Amino acid sequence: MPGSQTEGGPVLDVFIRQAGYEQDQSRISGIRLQVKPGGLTGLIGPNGAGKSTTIKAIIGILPFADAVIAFRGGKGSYAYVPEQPVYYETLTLWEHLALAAAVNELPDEVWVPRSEQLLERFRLEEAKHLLPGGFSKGMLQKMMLLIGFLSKPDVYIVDEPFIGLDPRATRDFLSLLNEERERGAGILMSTHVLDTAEKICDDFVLIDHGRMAAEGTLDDIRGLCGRPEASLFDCFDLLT
Ligand SMILES: Nc1ncnc2c1ncn2[C@@H]1O[C@H](COP(=O)(O)OP(=O)(O)OP(=O)(O)O)[C@@H](O)[C@H]1O
Repeated sequence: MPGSQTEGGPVLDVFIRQAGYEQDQSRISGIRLQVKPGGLTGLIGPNGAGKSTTIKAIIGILPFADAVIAFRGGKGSYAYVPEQPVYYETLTLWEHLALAAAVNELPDEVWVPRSEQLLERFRLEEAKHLLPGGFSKGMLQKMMLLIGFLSKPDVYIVDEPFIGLDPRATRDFLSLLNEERERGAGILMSTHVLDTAEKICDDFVLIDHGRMAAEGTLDDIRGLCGRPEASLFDCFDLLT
């Protein structure tokens, strides 16, 4: 069962017995994972394996989930960055930030300078007062990340952040993520970009057909494959 919620324990502790989109139609089962403070756990697996479903079970938006989800201290301060951008056609980028600030009860003196900084960091200043309907895929992805970073949560839950980001945006995103990890935030990130995941993640949960096929550090997973020199991609290939 998920363990303690004490200081020094995981920021996120998950056990999903079963979950899915319809009652009694389980899509994922037996998923256990923990995210440590300052840690980055990679959720990997083939298309349709159940990564997004796992994330939806964690944040509580699945119609059916038999699961125990514990955030440190029970507070549950997390930011979810979805794979598909979600936005309001009639609100500008700045109005989206204002709305996210209001939802998170951030005072003006906190969210306004932080938003300005994030816009500069993600090179979106010129889009500040534009409607997102005309944004490119990468700009929408950046907007989702910006909203996530605004609230400085204990846990980031990020579903495939790299698709659509150009190399510079990827670098900016990773450096911001590192700053947040230094602050003690933990990150659960689903991705198919395995060469990047191999470089940045502390540990991995490999999902296949709705179940955990492997977990642990890259060395743990290499051990499981019996291939001490293998890349994450090679292990992925062998185990799925
Ligand atoms: N809204 C939905 N309603 C019903 N079934 C769904 C829904 N979304 C996903 N599924 C099913 O749940 C299973 C797991 O899908 P999921 O989206 O979690 O996979 P994934 O690992 O995130 O895949 P990908 O890498 O392609 O994003 C699949 O069989 C999929 O068809």
